[in-house]
Amino acid sequence: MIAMHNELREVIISGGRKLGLSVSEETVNKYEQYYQKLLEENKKYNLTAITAAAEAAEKHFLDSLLLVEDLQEIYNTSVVDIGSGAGFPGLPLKIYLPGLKMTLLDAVGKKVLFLQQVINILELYNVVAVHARVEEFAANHRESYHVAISRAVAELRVLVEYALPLVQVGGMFIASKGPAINEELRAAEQAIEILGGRLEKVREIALPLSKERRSIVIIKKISDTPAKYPRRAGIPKKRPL
Ligand SMILES: C[S@@+](CC[C@H](N)C(=O)[O-])C[C@H]1O[C@@H](n2cnc3c(N)ncnc32)[C@H](O)[C@@H]1O
Repeated sequence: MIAMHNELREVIISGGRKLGLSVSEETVNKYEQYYQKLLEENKKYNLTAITAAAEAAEKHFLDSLLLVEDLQEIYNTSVVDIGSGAGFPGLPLKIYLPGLKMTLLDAVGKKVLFLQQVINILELYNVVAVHARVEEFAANHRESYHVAISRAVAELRVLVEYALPLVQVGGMFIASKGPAINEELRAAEQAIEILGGRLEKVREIALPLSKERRSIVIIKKISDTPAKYPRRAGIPKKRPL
């Protein structure tokens, strides 16, 4: 293909290097096609406010790749991205680590349609886009994933009620968060315990260009989640544990 978005490519490759990642030509071609489709569809309905090439490269693609470090060890890992929106972080991760079995989940049908279009264009395998609320999806997919991931969907104590019921004992939930999350972590302590989790670590890292800080919160699933969780749709957010 003809490279059209050189700035996107350069930021992903050079920024990736600063993060210790080597993004291949083939992978960056796929990101470019993904970005092109994102721009096209974003004209019809709102998928993202971040559209400028350098900013999208850093805040969507590289930001998603911050989780590579936590996922790359394990091949054939099944991952669910909760509230994936336009695909972040699940889809860039699936492209970078093709061995992952990825489920992208979102409550908004148009976003899921967009995800399906990108999956088709890039001819990706072992990735599905599912239109559902996570509280309802959990009924048929309890403890079915090695890993759940999520970015910018809810505060941590709500997120753990979405995520931990989907994760197998021994697996983990990884939340991509901004800086200054001590208060959020404290507020989630009880929920993590009730749902069978244990806070494993918080990895702090800066994006390579803007230097914006991120906290990657890793919660290990150490025991079964009681059957009554997640509560019905809307309740986890309205009445957090
Ligand atoms: C702010 S967007 C973030 C999208 C993406 N993760 C990102 O970081 O760019 C939040 C997304 O979560 C989805 N969402 C919120 N609550 C949800 C739920 N209970 N079940 C499934 N999706 C949900 C919304 O539809 C929306 O697409």
